[in-house]
Amino acid sequence: MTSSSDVRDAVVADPAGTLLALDFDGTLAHIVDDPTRAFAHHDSVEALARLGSVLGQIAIITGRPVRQALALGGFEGLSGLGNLVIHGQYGAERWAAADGALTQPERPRAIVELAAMLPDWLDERGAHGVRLEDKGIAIAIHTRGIDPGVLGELAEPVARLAADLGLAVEPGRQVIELRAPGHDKGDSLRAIVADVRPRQVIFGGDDLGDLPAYDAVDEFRTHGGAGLLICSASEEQDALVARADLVLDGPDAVAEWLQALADDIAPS
Ligand SMILES: O=P(O)(O)OC[C@H]1O[C@H](O[C@H]2O[C@H](CO)[C@@H](O)[C@H](O)[C@H]2O)[C@H](O)[C@@H](O)[C@@H]1O
Repeated sequence: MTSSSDVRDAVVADPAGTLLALDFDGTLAHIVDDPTRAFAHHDSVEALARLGSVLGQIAIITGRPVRQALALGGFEGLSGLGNLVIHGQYGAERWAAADGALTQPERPRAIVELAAMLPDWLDERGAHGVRLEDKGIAIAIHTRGIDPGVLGELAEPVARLAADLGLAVEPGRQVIELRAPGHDKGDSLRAIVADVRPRQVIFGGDDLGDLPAYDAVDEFRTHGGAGLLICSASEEQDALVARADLVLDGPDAVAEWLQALADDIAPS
């Protein structure tokens, strides 16, 4: 069994053979009430810009649409991040800094139907105060800031509604999302690994949607690669803690860890 410090040493010795993949909300950005104000931690962005010029590949794998991740992270055109790829909406959208090209699926019919009926549907169930985030190919129902019981009460009816519409349910921190099925963060990570063939993979996340990427790193290790699983810990979600090699205390600690790695590999 390789320890997290062994993998970190391997990364420092062989940065070009390393894929660093990170989740956005709760890992690079603090969780805040308003999703449009969840900006990436300045120190993380600065560290990524330094690491980008030496690591083989940097990836952000997020539930956010690519354009939001770009805007909230301030990544576009940032010097040092010419090798960044972003897989948005759990892998349904893909963008690469190398050519700036964004691939996006069309809005599914089921999401069009859902958008039309969801406000009344929620009202009929007494789910007052929830906020809807329409991401084009998915809709997130946010319950942050209202009675914490509402999320649990919505879980079963939302699952039935999703099944009726042929959609997948993506649960998260004070949010339930309905989206097209057939892809997850694990598929994204596997695709990037197949593309860049790294010898070391680091993945960091904070929420349930990151677990498929944890599975992908476990598979990578089974095939002889060196993997490092980071959990950006919170009181809200502890599902990743037992599986992580390294538990950091939220986005501030993630930023410190990235800064230390950048200092070791790419001093400014
Ligand atoms: O995969 P991620 O990068 O972690 O994105 C998952 C969802 O994150 C966002 O919601 C979460 O962050 C919000 C801002 O801090 C917070 O208000 C909300 O309670 C969290 O669930 C985002 O709004 C979703 O679209 C993402 O799918």
